[in-house]
Amino acid sequence: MNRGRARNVGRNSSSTRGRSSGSGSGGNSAHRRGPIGADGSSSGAPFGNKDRSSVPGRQTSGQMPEAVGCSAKQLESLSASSYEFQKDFPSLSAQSSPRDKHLNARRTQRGQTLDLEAGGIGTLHFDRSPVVETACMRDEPSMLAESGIKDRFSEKGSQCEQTSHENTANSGNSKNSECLPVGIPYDICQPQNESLVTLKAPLLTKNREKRNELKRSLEGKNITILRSGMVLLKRYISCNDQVMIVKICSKIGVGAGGAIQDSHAWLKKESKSYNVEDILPSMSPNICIVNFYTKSGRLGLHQDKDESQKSLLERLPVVSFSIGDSAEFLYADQRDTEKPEKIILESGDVLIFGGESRHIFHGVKAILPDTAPKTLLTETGLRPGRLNLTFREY
Ligand SMILES: O=C(O)CCC(=O)C(=O)O
Ligand SMILES: [Fe+2]
Repeated sequence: MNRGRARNVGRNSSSTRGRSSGSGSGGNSAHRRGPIGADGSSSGAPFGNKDRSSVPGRQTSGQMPEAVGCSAKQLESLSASSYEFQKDFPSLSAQSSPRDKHLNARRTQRGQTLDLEAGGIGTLHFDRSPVVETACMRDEPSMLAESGIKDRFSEKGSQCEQTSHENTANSGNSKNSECLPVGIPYDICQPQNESLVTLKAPLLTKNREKRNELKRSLEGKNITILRSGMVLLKRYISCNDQVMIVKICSKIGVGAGGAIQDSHAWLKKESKSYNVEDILPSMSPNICIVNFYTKSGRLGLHQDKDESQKSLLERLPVVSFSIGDSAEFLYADQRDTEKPEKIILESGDVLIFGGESRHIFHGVKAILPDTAPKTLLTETGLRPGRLNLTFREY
């Protein structure tokens, strides 16, 4: 995947997601990054492990998600003498300074990428990994409809047994990978009754895992500096967090397929066209990019061009979910348009752009403060800001 083209938009231009950027109204000026935390909001930690925030001495005033702030801190202590930490791995939670251009951090593993950017946006990508592929079973087209995601969410235990690489590779379903027919709602998890029966890990085992995780994080073990500015934190995401992430992705994956299908039904009715696939092609998403915008978060006008040539040529849609504060979303056919169209994306909205609209320039001009549903905030403690998830097929 070529992510090497830099963008020149409100998000730090050293981002490598390769969007083709523009500067329409809401472009450069609207998206130029202000000082971090200028709006007084505290550190964004959309996926942060709450426990980690209590690590003594860590800074929370920037807008970096918690995990990175923590690793930076650990590194700092690790590297006191031989490693010039501040130079090679600039502090991720620093305030606006000439070093701003360095304030991007990007955490990448196979199948998972976390863009952490200083302008109030963090990005988490979930690529379809072998785990996902094994859950994709040709013979189970209706797995989502039947599986009752909500129940599964609450019923499944959160045990996490360490699985060796070999075990994963031999998990049996791999030959069924990538076989989900287009248009079938997509889920990264198997329906509950298809899952292997596993016993819940006893409390003792769980506690031991937790202790070990804590110990590892405190000792800074399993942290390797691969090269200047490139750090590997082995098994850094706790088991519980992994469980949560998978469950959330699973739940949302259902929505992605479903939203397109619902749109098709609507298109059929409204446009009296039976070729709805021509207007809005179906897709089976294998990437989810998660952005979190704090109150000052912006995203300049850009096109989404990081997907494969095939995906772009077929104009497979991007499906975007909004959660939290509302956003002013701009779109236009041309990069330099004076007056892009503006819509407000509210919490719970799904925006799809495919077909003739696949290559529109789009961006987020502003986050509208205090517009998130109160229940969402009280139930989740979501920080002020907006969570955005875009599903795509690479
Ligand atoms: O936040 C949004 O609504 C848009 C996000 C977006 O355009 C992107 O991630 O490429
Ligand atoms: Fe985009």
